[in-house]
Amino acid sequence: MYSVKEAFYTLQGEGGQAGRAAVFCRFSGCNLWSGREQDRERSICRFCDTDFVGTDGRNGGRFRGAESLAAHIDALWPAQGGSATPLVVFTGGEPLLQLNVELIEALHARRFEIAVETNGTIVAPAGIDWLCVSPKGRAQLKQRSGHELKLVYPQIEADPAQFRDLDFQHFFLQPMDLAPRGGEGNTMAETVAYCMAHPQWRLSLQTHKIAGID
Ligand SMILES: C[S@@+](CC[C@H](N)C(=O)[O-])C[C@H]1O[C@@H](n2cnc3c(N)ncnc32)[C@H](O)[C@@H]1O
Ligand SMILES: Nc1nc2[nH]cc(C(=O)O)c2c(=O)[nH]1
Ligand code: SF4
Ligand SMILES: [Mg+2]
Repeated sequence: MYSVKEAFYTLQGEGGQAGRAAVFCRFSGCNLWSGREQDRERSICRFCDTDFVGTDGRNGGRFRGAESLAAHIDALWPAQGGSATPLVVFTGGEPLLQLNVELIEALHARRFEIAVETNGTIVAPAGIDWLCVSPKGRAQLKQRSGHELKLVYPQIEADPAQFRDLDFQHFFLQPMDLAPRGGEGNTMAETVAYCMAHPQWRLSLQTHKIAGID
């Protein structure tokens, strides 16, 4: 059984695949925060910008098996997709609490490429085409390789230097959006300055927020 908060067709906003059309499948639940505001400040991950509680979002629900969820995702890809390779981005919440080889294979059979956004606390199953790991300062990093490492910056407990020698093709810093905690401040300027001083790191902007899309 898979629990999905929401599923929707949009453009990948972040990281090395930014700008590419994709179906997003947002699984319910996370191992680093309950998702309840009253727990935020004592959780392991405190800056989350996402509602991943329940299955009540757009195209959300409970799916009995891999084939039924794969068909649900496939139906959100445009029929007139032309020659583009369909892409699904599994996110959450923490998608690796639920994503398994069966679901990966069911989507590969439907010609989808599979991207994942994970906090890196759970080792990923085989077969993921684009793995984005986003470490959280208070959590142990178990998935130490992938296609991109995308660190939200700044985090007091997560200096980028801790991650620079890990086995990733791309290293991104993404300015922390302080709005979810009602905060103010300029994480953008700090992030730009770090990338300029340490050119191994590239800037990742949350372009969907700029574009006003999901
Ligand atoms: C909501 S998380 C879900 C996937 C997974 N749990 C994770 O943390 O990678 C998706 C992406 O948004 C990033 N993110 C979450 N809150 C953010 C914030 N306030 N500002 C910038 N990026 C944020 C995460 O680090 C992650 O890269
Ligand atoms: N457009 C868009 N791109 C995204 N990239 C990562 C997201 C996420 O919440 O995991 C996200 C999201 O929520 N929307
Ligand atoms: S690990 Fe990801 S989904 Fe979980 S609270 Fe942090 S940013 Fe949100
Ligand atoms: Mg998001």
